[in-house]
Amino acid sequence: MKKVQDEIRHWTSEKDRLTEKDIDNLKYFKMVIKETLRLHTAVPLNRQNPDVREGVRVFINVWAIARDPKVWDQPEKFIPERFKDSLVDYRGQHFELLPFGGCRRICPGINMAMATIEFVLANMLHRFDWKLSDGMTPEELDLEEGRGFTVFRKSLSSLCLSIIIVDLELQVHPCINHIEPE
Ligand code: HEM
Repeated sequence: MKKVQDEIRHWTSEKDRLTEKDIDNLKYFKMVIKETLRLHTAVPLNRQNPDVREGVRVFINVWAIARDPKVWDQPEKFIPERFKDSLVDYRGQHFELLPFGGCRRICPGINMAMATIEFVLANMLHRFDWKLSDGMTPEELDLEEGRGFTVFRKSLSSLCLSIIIVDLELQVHPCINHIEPE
């Protein structure tokens, strides 16, 4: 978290927010997003056109591919650095990483999704410091996923974050917000 926030705050050209141009400089931030898309694939089974035989439906388990130890070193671990100096991308050309699918059924919203995720997340990390509530360790955070056509967080009950708003001079104020699950 600190590493990615340091990078974001280093490259912020305007005082209070990142512009789309700043985001081009965020190399580590982009690796973090790629690793998140790998480890938490939102659409685990992709459809393919029924080219194989009429009446046959083919699904590709991209969730399993993204965790295949033959392809990924320590696949269950969140290691953004694995994408450093790697050409592997999520735009359907590299079959080991298909969070947006590929071929004719590739997600047509990929550019909109990535522009939104990058812009919103970078600015949230720029303006807020995020930490777990007192006494909670990262290991205790329940990241188990529910299964469906799309993946979702199975339990929100363990999510309890403290947010610290950082002012324009990047001085940290005491915690002023506390989000509790409903
Ligand atoms: C992180 C965000 C997103 C992810 C991970 C994602 C992922 C995917 C995947 C994997 C597919 C293929 C599903 C399949 O094989 O059946 C797909 C299809 C599709 N996506 Fe996305 N998507 C995202 C955001 C968006 C957005 C923002 C839009 C529209 C503005 C969009 C519109 C569509 C449409 C229309 C299809 C169906 C394409 C077809 O059936 O040929 N998606 N998406």
